[in-house]
Amino acid sequence: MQEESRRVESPVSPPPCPGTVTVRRNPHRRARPTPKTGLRSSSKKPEIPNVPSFPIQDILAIDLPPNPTPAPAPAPAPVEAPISENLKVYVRIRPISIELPESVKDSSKRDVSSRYRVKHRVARSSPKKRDATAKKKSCEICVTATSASSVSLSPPKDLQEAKRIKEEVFEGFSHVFRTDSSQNEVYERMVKPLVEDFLRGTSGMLAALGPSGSGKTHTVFGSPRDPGIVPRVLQQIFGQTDGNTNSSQRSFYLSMFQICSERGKAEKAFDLSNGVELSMHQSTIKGLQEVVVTDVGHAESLIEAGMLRRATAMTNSNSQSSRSQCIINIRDVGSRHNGEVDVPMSNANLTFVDFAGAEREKKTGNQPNSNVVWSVLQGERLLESNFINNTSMVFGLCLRILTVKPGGEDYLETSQFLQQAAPFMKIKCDCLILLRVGSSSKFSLNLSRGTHVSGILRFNNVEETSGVVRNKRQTTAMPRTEHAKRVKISRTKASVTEEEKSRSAKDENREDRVLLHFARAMWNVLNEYKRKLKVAESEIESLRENYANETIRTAELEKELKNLKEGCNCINIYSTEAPLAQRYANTDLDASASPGADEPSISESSDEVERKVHSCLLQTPECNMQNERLTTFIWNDNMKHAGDSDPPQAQGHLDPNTHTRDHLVLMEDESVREPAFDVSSSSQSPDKAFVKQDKEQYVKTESEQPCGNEDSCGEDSELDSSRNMENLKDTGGSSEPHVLVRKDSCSTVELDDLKSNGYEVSSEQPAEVNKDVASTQVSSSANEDSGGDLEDSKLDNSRGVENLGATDRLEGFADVGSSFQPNVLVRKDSCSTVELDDLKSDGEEVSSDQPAEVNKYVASTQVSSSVNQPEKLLKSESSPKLPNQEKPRRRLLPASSVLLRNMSYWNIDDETEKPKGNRGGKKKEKDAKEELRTKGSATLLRLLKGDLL
Ligand SMILES: Nc1ncnc2c1ncn2[C@@H]1O[C@H](COP(=O)(O)OP(=O)(O)OP(=O)(O)O)[C@@H](O)[C@H]1O
Repeated sequence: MQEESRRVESPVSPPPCPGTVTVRRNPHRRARPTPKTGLRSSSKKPEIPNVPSFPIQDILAIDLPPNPTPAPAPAPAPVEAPISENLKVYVRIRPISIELPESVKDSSKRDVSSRYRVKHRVARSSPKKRDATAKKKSCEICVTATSASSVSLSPPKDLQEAKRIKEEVFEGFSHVFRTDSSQNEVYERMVKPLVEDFLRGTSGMLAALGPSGSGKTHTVFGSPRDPGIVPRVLQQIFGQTDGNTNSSQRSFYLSMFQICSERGKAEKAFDLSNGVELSMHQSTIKGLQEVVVTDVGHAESLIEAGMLRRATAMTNSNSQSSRSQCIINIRDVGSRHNGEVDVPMSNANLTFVDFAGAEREKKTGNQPNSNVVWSVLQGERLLESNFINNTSMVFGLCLRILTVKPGGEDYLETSQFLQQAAPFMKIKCDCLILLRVGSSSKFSLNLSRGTHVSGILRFNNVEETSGVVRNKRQTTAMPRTEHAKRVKISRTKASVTEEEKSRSAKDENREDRVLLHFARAMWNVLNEYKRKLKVAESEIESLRENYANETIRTAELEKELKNLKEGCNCINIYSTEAPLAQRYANTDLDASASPGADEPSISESSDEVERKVHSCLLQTPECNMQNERLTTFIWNDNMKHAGDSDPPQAQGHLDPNTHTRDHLVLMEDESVREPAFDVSSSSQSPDKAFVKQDKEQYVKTESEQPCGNEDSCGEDSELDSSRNMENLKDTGGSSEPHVLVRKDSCSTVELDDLKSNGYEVSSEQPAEVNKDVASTQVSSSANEDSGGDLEDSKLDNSRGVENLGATDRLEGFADVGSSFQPNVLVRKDSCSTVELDDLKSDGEEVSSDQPAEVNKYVASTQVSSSVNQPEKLLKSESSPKLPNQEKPRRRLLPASSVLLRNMSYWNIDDETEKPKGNRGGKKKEKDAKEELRTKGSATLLRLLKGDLL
């Protein structure tokens, strides 16, 4: 002590060279040298020189003389601070014997004595140790200040001799306060610069570390008679404010809390201002109350109240040993009134931390012993000691990592220890965290780069946490007897566990990422399939709709086809699939019995009949062939009716009676619809020669000419004709109705047309009239040129009623007897109603008195014309009910002229019908005839289609 005091008293003189320099095998880590620059100059951020390390090797290399002459040792090189300027470390050496200051000796004599009495009383609880401790304390001093920035640590002499432990010097401190340093000196040198920076807006923190009973609480808080740092800080803050009351007014928020261990089980935080327990989550504390202080008295009263709530306990080292970490924070959030403008403050924080001192079991006497009560108390202290030591260790690691070079060996080692001690602590490469305090008002002490920590410790790059929260479970789960040992083991296990946890966490993260990617891929695939499924469903739906539409359409088509088939009953009903003659006979019989019941061509309305006719006309050559067959029958009928004794070739196979009867029956039925021509219905048979000739020609034509418009049908026509003839031969007259009906369908049109044109149909007309009507048409085809103009015959036959312009008929008519002369004239000149009218108008009266043959041909001609003409024209031009009506006289024109006139009137061109045959020397003549006939045929066909459609 004397040596140290002497050194302190003469700081100017160079320190003497140490007599003995002991270099330990495992030397302690040296303290970092204190930087030169002070806090006030920190704002300028001066350049940091590259300070060389202490030349201890050089010193050791010096050969000392055997009898060293005391010579002035060279002044040690100024130790520059190689580390951050914001961190400063001060050392204050507590005197062994408390020498009360003279100013407070008298006034506080009783308190001090009582205070020490408590300590001695505690010490007396262990008499043996008490005596040994008192003896040691009284005689040995271990720590001495070698300079203003260095100290020497000298173990006791007995230890030096026994364990060969040498004295060790630690240097590099910011300042070393000797034992006789006062509170004021400590404040002025260590704290005042920090407070000044705080008032200028720089945050700072001061933390007191050291073993139990070393004077930390005394330095930080002091006593009422000898105040420590905090009271002086408050006085400085508010005193300075009070001094500038005229120009400024400031307010601060004061808060203080403690973190302690509850019987070693867990760490808890309590608000010292109100005693409320705070919530802690790792490094965050919530619920801390901040009290606005505006004067030093209020602040001091709050501090005193908080100190009364702080956890303390008596140990062998200290009668009022702190058992918790106490943190006091002053925050500047007020505004400075500068004239008329309020200047916002910097929200700086000034924090003071009074740690609980590290303890040793032997020294503190916290080991339980036989005394039950004492053991319980000592056990609790022991648990508290563990908590305190751990806290101190973590904090020390935080300080150390701040002073080492990032990335270096020390840094890695320290960070590893720190992570083991405080797993939740986040350590960065270039900074570290020390403490952060949170509150309900979002108060947090976040000391980062630029934060000035003045006092005992000064930190740089402070971000987090106190290491006070650590190893909760381990501490609580340990048996008291093996607490320390198992804590160490558990720490190791905990470290291993943490590594494993880290690895497992990484693996889990990787697995999570893999699963996430897989899930995303699956999601995309499913979405794609879902989209395709929707498309497929839509297609299926559309196909279903199409199918339904097609089904409906098919049904409609079938229905239409059925209707068409029904419309063609006139043809198909009597097709060759059944015994035609029999069917026809039955039909005729039924029709005669009940007209209109089974024979549609007779009983149906004119529209229906027209429709059927249209169907017939739309038929292909097959229908035409039927018409040809029709002609065959009519020819037979005419033959029969004419009383020709010369039967046709198939006469021998026919039953003329039956055939005639059937046909007559049918024709009688048709005669019901036949217009009531005012003609005589004499049964005068038509010209036999004509019919006979026609028969012969027809037979020839029927067997030779092709079918209709298509050549391909020629063979069919021939086959059908021959077949029909065979049928005629085989079945006799029974097969003839088949042909007859088909003709009837066409002749029905004629009759319907006549009927629709106002003709009265009389059922009383003889059958000969009807027969002759049909036979006239037959003759039109049969009177064709016998030269074998099959095309003409074909066309005439296929179109049924196309007899217009057939000049060749004249030849046929010429062969007829004189009784047919008028007929010849009529047919030749008129062949239409117009001609008939012309005849009438010319005075050739067409009366019923006329021979039946004449009427028949006239009627036939009119029917043909009426079919070819529009309805209006027919009605206007043909008025059979008024045969005597006077009409303007007209010049009788040839039929060809009339036809051409009609053709020009309808303005219809023949585009398809061309004669195919070109035989004999009558080529030119035939061409002309065929052309006319073709035009007429095509026109008739078109008109029929157009009218029926
Ligand atoms: N420099 C000093 N001058 C006079 N008395 C001192 C000095 N340092 C410490 N003391 C006295 O030593 C005793 C123990 O001091 P203190 O309680 O401050 O120790 P501590 O480090 O806080 O211990 P703990 O960590 O257990 O709380 C106190 O009674 C205090 O008055």
